[in-house]
Amino acid sequence: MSLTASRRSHRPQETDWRLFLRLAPYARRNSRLLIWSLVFLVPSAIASTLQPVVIGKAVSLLRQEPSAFDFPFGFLRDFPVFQGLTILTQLLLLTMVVRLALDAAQGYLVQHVGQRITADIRSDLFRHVTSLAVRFFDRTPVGKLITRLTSDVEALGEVFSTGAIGVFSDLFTMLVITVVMFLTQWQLALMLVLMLVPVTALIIYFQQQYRQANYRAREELSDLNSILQENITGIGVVQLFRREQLNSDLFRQVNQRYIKAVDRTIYFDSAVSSTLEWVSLIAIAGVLGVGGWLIRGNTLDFGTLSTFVLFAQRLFDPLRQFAEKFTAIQAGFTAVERVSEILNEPIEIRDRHQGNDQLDDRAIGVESNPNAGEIRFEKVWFAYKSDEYVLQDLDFVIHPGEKVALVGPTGAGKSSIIRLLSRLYEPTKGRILLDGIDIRELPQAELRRRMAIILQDGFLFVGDVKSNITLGESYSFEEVQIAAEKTNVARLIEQLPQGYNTMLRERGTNLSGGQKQLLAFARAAIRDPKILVLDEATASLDVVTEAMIQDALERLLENRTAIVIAHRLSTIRDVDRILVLKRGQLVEVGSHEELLTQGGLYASLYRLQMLED
Ligand SMILES: Nc1ncnc2c1ncn2[C@@H]1O[C@H](COP(=O)(O)OP(=O)(O)OP(=O)(O)O)[C@@H](O)[C@H]1O
Repeated sequence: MSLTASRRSHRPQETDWRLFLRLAPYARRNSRLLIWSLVFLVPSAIASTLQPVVIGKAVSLLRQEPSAFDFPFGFLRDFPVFQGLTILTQLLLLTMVVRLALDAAQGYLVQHVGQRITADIRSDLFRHVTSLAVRFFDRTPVGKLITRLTSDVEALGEVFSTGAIGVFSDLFTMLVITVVMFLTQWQLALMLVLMLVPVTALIIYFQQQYRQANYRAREELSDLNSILQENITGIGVVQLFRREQLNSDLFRQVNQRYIKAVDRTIYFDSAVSSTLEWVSLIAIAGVLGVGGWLIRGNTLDFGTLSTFVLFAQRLFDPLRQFAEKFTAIQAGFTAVERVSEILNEPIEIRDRHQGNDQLDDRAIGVESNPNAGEIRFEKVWFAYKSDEYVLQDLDFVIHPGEKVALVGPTGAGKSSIIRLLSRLYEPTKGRILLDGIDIRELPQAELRRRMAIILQDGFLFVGDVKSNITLGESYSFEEVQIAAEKTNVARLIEQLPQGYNTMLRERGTNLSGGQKQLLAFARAAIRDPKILVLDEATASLDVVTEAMIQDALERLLENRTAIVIAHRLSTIRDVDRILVLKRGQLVEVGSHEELLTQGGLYASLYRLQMLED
């Protein structure tokens, strides 16, 4: 199910069991630690069950009841009462020490594993999200994704950090207690176990309600984060158009919806806690009532009754604790569900021949093909939304070394051609060939190596100038300098406070638009691609800067195939060929002069611009 489709009406689809299985591969990676924590469970549960038994025996011993010497306490017969009591006290102390030590060790191990699992899931999610096709991001607001990557994963982490995962040890303890109860006195045991049934049913009901409420609350939180993210990213426009008040009102509305949804989760959470609180008291009352009746009929002694009062408390104790952990567990399930939705999102664009090295030295080798750099569109159709074709039946060849400009009115499909060529999207019909190879057959790394794209808005990462040029690849400092010099950016970089080591801020706000663009040129130059694509790349440069890099650009384009998109037609007069697009169709092809004499769309666009100048 797509993220956007899973709106408010959503009811959790996957069963808890399937969600649980989702975690299995992660648990397997930490199996050794998990097994240890399970091993600790056994002695801890046994010690926990022994405590009521030992206390009951002490009461029986004091009252000299025969059950004081039941199996395995027959040895007490050999001791005077007070010595027997001392032995029982020491035994009780031992069970306490065992529980304390093991519970602590187990709690540590489980939380440790939990944090590792959460970290693994967070990394997998990040890797998966960054591999998803651009199409996915078109339909998913960034705020929603951030919510899933941060607070949803965090909610999953809390299942472990609040000790909620300890519910397993609680269940195990309940099981051991039940077995020992039946071995001791079956009527009281049966009564307590029967009480568990309606309580469990009630808990399951509340749990389902809580899950839905929680899912809804998470959705609202996503919306809240989307608005937040949009407003922070667009803060300039928000303030310039005085949208502060309007946007605050919108935010308040979503905020209200969010707290309403959270209210519902609190309601169900409290319902579970209070139900369990009084049920445990009723259980004790039940044991006293039935037990008293059995004592009167001489089928029960005081020692066993004391044991059962403690059992009643201990049996419901795990359930009570479960109520406390309930919120974290349910929020954890919701988190796994929401995280799974993203992990289940298929990676549309992936390498076909992963791991098949042979293909590609033969088929790809740029070096072995001196004429590399040919681009061929074969009957390419493309739609962002089904059946709304923004590119129609494009069929053209760009020869190696040729410089071609794409021209056309706004929305004609120029950028879409570039997005297809760089495989950010795939054609709906037809194919695109690079040196005779379908680009879907090329590993993406190879495609990127062959082709560099400079967009209008040069995006910068947090880091220094150098790393913004290398982008994590192992170029030497000399290579960085040469690339900067080739593109006439070196002087500008040297003027920065720490030259190549100057730290750039997020989204490059300490550089001007033009300066960012110049760095993008250096970034392309260092990669030495056979094909260079410029999408309105010089639009944000002033005339002086543009002139400065114009000759650098000419040198950069030498011996390379180039595709240039420019609205200012004066900048593309010298290209070899111009492809003119109109509503996704190729309507004219030719050199500047040829197209002018043809007197078609290009000629009229050009004349209009000349008039403006
Ligand atoms: N992500 C998208 N989702 C849906 N439709 C899109 C998307 N991007 C572009 N379009 C549509 O595709 C068509 C072509 O857009 P494209 O960006 O390729 O045009 P362009 O020629 O580059 O325009 P411009 O000169 O204004 O940059 C437009 O009608 C646009 O509305």
